[in-house]
Amino acid sequence: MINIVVFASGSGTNFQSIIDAVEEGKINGRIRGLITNKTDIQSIERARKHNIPHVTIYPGAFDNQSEYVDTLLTRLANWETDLIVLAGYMLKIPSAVIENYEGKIINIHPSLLPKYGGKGFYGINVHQAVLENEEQESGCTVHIVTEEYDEGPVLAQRKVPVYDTDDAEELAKRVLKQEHQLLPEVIAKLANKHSKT
Ligand SMILES: Nc1nc2c(c(=O)[nH]1)N[C@@H](CN(C=O)c1ccc(C(=O)N[C@@H](CCC(=O)O)C(=O)O)cc1)CN2
Ligand SMILES: NCC(=O)N[C@@H]1O[C@H](COP(=O)([O-])[O-])[C@@H](O)[C@H]1O
Repeated sequence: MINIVVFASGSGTNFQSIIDAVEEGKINGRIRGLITNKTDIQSIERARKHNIPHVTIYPGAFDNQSEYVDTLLTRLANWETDLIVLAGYMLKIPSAVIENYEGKIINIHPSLLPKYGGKGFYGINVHQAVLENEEQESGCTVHIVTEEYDEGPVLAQRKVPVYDTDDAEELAKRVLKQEHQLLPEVIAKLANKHSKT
């Protein structure tokens, strides 16, 4: 059974979709823990309600980057992590973590990468850029996490139409609905592959 650790920075609706899929038996895995970079976010409440351990780890709490990275790696090892899922996580995953979990970190991004990815493209900013460019379609992407933001191999995507009448919030809502389907589907496939190894 695959051990999953989720990273989140905000409301955690994608985190909730993973929780639901695990509890419904759609993902052959267990969520060993939640790591956040903030303390006052709904993701933490979601973890508490579902008896999922949580820890807040953020760079500013440490004297240097090395202590921060070591703390992340120790926590991930203690949870016997097989798969890391970035679910609305807004900080860059350090290189050392990527090296230790190469190919085992995935991220959900609210655009059709490679379009509208990279530094500055997070949350509502992504949808605003899509509308500013008068795109006819958008969507979401699950990809492998690599050194730079949003450059890793794409695992899966889902498309949504963009309407002339859309504002950023309406588009975000339409994309988010697809994220909640796509992310658990990808994790379920990775979990099944893991169970065969
Ligand atoms: N090493 C990696 N770390 C992360 C990746 C990645 O692909 N490689 N993906 C991001 C998630 N993400 C898009 O999907 C993303 C998140 C945040 C940013 C960004 O520009 N952040 C700002 C800071 C925002 C804040 O502090 O709230 C910044 O770096 O200036 C871009 C893309 C997660 N980590
Ligand atoms: N570049 C990263 C990024 O923009 N991620 C996006 O943040 C939102 C988090 O929502 P949630 O906290 O409700 O899951 C989601 O739309 C996710 O795709």
